[in-house]
Amino acid sequence: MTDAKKQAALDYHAKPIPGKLSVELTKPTATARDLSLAYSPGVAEPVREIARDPENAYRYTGKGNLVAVISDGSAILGLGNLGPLASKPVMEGKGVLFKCFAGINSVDIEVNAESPQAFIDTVARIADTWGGINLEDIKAPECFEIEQALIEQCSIPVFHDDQHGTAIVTAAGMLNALDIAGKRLEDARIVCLGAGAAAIACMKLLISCGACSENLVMLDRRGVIHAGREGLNPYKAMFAVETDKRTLDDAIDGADVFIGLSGPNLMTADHIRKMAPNPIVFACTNPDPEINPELARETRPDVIMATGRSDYPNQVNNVLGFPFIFRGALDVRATRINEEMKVAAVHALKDLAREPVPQAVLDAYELDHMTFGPEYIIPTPVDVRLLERITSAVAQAAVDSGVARRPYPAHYPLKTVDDVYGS
Ligand SMILES: O=C([O-])CC(=O)C(=O)O
Ligand SMILES: [Mg+2]
Repeated sequence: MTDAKKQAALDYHAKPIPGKLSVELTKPTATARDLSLAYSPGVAEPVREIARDPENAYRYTGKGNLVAVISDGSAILGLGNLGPLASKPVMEGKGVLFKCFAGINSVDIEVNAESPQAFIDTVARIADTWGGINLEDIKAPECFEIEQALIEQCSIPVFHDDQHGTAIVTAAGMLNALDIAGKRLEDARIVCLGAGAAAIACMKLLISCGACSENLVMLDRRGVIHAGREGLNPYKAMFAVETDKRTLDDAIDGADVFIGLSGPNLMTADHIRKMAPNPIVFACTNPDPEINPELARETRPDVIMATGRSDYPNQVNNVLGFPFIFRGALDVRATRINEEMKVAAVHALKDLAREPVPQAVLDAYELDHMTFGPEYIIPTPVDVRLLERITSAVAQAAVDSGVARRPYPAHYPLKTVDDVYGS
């Protein structure tokens, strides 16, 4: 980013008031009568109702439309372990996206935990107050244990966005990119740079969508994860392959697909030059991708390129997933977000990219046209149809797979965020 853009980002956060989120009132508070209902003595009535039946919290409090965005700041974007407080702008940012794209209220919680168990205990103790929990920017491998324990201990959806949100959006974009490149996922030679939360979840989901694990090479900071390597954690060991490749330079030779979920500028022009015809490069580290998109395109005019950013075409970023996935899950009071719901989201997202783009999206991007092809493999976050398509698909999948505690919502499909409470 230029210095001017960096300053603009700081000003955006600082002015006119600090931060990006605020709390609003939903009931009148002008009169003594209003206050006697909102607070003592009236507030005792919903207290009694909830004590009698905890389900009444959905009726008398904001629980059903409230998601906690929780981080320990141990893997903030691609910036690293910068601590809980430094993660707050990102967590507020997730709250902005929850609200503007899916009408969901959220509170960010930054936890200073000395161990995964301390983090788990902290979150488990406050879990009942939310409709769902979005775990964010927690480093691997601790994030796997943390998410699993919380899913088991909580009766509300717990979803580690960097794993599953990113994987869902990556899979949708990849299926479309491969189609445009005239390739099949089953045959594609895939190189994944990065072996953290997002990388591992993305590779798992691509395999369940049809990718061959023998065609997949994953690299961490030490190079290729191969069968002979000592000291691999169990999550990385799942991806260890028999190969004599050791470096990115070896692995990228002839690859069809590069997925970067690692760090800035780790892919060079020489790397991309060595890829197969019509290469697919998803350089998804935020904020600075593995390779600058201009350099990629200059080096390989046949590239299909995606990043995690809003300022280049093809934004493969979990923003296309988490607001809508939680919306669908909340609206049927799903107890969890299961594989069926994730796969439904992949297909809804993938299919939507093939439809004509509404004028409002073109206006937002100041473009005359956007059509399914190398420069448009995935819908943009401002596309209001995401709300309708993904929420409907996720809610239906929750109902069909038996994790919904409510029927498919009568007020669906959602056309705008104003519709989220139904009538
Ligand atoms: O915040 C974003 O842009 C996407 C994300 O979750 C991350 O990079 O950790
Ligand atoms: Mg994240």
